[in-house]
Amino acid sequence: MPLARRHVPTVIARSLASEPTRLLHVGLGLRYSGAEFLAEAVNSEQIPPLKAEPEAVFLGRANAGKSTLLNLVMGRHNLVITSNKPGATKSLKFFRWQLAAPGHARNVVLVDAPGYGARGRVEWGTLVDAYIENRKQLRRIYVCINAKTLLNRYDFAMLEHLIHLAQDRDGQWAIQPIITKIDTIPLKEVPEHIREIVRGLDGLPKRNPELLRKPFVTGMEKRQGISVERVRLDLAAVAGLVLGSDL
Ligand SMILES: Nc1nc2c(ncn2[C@@H]2O[C@H](COP(=O)(O)OP(=O)(O)OP(=O)(O)O)[C@@H](O)[C@H]2O)c(=O)[nH]1
Ligand SMILES: [Mg+2]
Repeated sequence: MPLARRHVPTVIARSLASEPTRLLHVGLGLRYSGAEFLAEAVNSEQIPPLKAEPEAVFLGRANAGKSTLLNLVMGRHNLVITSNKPGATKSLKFFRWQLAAPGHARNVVLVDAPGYGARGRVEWGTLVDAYIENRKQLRRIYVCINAKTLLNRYDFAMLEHLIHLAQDRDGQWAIQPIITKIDTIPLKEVPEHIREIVRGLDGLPKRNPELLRKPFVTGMEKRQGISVERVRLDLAAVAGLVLGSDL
């Protein structure tokens, strides 16, 4: 599948370890290859140990576009189940995504999660908490925020909870907000929606820019150069591929 080639920087591999991989796409240095479903957990006992590959989990309110974003990132249409009905994802789902820089292949495990908020369920919160609190290989927590509905009290509660958890974790993971569904906003209202979300994030207590980063912006329909490429590049960093300075 053709992937956006704009703004793809030079990629330098940090370590010399490499493994064979079947490449499906070659960008300008960074290559995206296969994606596969690994495992599912409906309760904390079922969370699979897996190998110690770096992981990134996608959180957000129900219907924020988490599962859709996972498909977009991995360049797949239906690997992750999506729905227009909130509450579609009812378990943690683990996927391995392969990517490579010249001479070096890496895997990163992407984890789809059930949504929180008014359409969430207590048992889903318990499951996600158990995962985040115990997962040694977790490196990134993406918090998806629907551009149209902005941040609400559930988002603030989740972000404050994550900031609190991070205090004992010595930089193990970072929180990366992602503003999703930007294509659903009339163009002239986009800047104000983004500003509003950034204001909300900046106002969080104990905000540390290393821990809670500036948001990315994504949407299903490409608009003004907005694509999921920025998320992919961040995942390349999670996977141990160091990105060039032109980011
Ligand atoms: N226009 C537009 N629609 C989107 C976008 N992302 C997701 N959607 C739609 O929003 C609905 C919900 O998407 P999902 O990806 O299932 O959302 P989710 O956050 O995984 O939802 P839950 O699993 O229920 O928590 C679906 O109908 C998607 O097609 C986007 O960027 N633009
Ligand atoms: Mg989902």
